[in-house]
Amino acid sequence: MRASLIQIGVDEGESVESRRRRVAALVREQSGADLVVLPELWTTGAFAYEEFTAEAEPLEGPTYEVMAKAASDAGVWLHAGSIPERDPDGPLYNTSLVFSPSGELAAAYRKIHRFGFDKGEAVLMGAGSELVTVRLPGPGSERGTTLGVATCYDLRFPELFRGLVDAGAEILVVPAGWPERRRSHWTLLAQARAVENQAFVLACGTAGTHAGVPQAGHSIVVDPWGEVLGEAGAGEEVLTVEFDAEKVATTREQFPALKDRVLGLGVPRR
Ligand SMILES: O=C(O)CCC(=O)C(=O)O
Repeated sequence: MRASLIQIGVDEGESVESRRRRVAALVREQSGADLVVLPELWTTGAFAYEEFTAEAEPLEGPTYEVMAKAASDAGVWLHAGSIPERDPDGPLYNTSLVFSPSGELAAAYRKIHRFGFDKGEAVLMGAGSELVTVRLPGPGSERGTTLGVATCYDLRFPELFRGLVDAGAEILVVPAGWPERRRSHWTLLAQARAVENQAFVLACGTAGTHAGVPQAGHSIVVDPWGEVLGEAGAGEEVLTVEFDAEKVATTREQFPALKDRVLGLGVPRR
């Protein structure tokens, strides 16, 4: 499987409209890849809280339209990162969109763990409640593979990833707008999620600085053994990595730690 992670810069100097056009052109350039991944909230920037309401769009809004077309023009599976979604009957959500190579919406995932504690996303957006996986019939292995999707801060919550693995996920895709200040956590957690779930992790962040928050960049692809197959630098970059999706099955067979899980341990007695 060939995957391209597009680590774009989110800077205030560029309008959302022109960033959308620029990103669509970058997606088209990835024709020949099986899977293309974009970061979290790349239209506004994940920390540009003041822009969320102004730039929020319906699920099938301008980003959806432009990305559906870009996926079909390039003939790739596209995890188009996330948008600030305006639900007509509810709050805003941080919603990821996944398109098939024919430009159909294959999945939408509303971020479950909102970042900010008592401010920012945590108060401005609603929380999703459903785990989302996407079946990819062909690429990377004859039997196909399954993506499990999560977003940025979700990376800190291993139980979410276990849920995705239980639902069949073999490739964990994590769009993010992770800040430079906690870059060491980003790399460590991406590797930990890969090792403990014996799965590939494709984590795509942003470059640049928005709302005064320098971004970590350093998008990363980790294999089921925890090896880093590719890592971007801090700036704008397309990180392309080729891997054999069958490695999930062979790792799980040869080192069957997932089979030793003890479920329902509950809370320890004091
Ligand atoms: O967990 C972190 O350190 C960063 C999370 C974050 O920036 C986000 O979810 O938008």
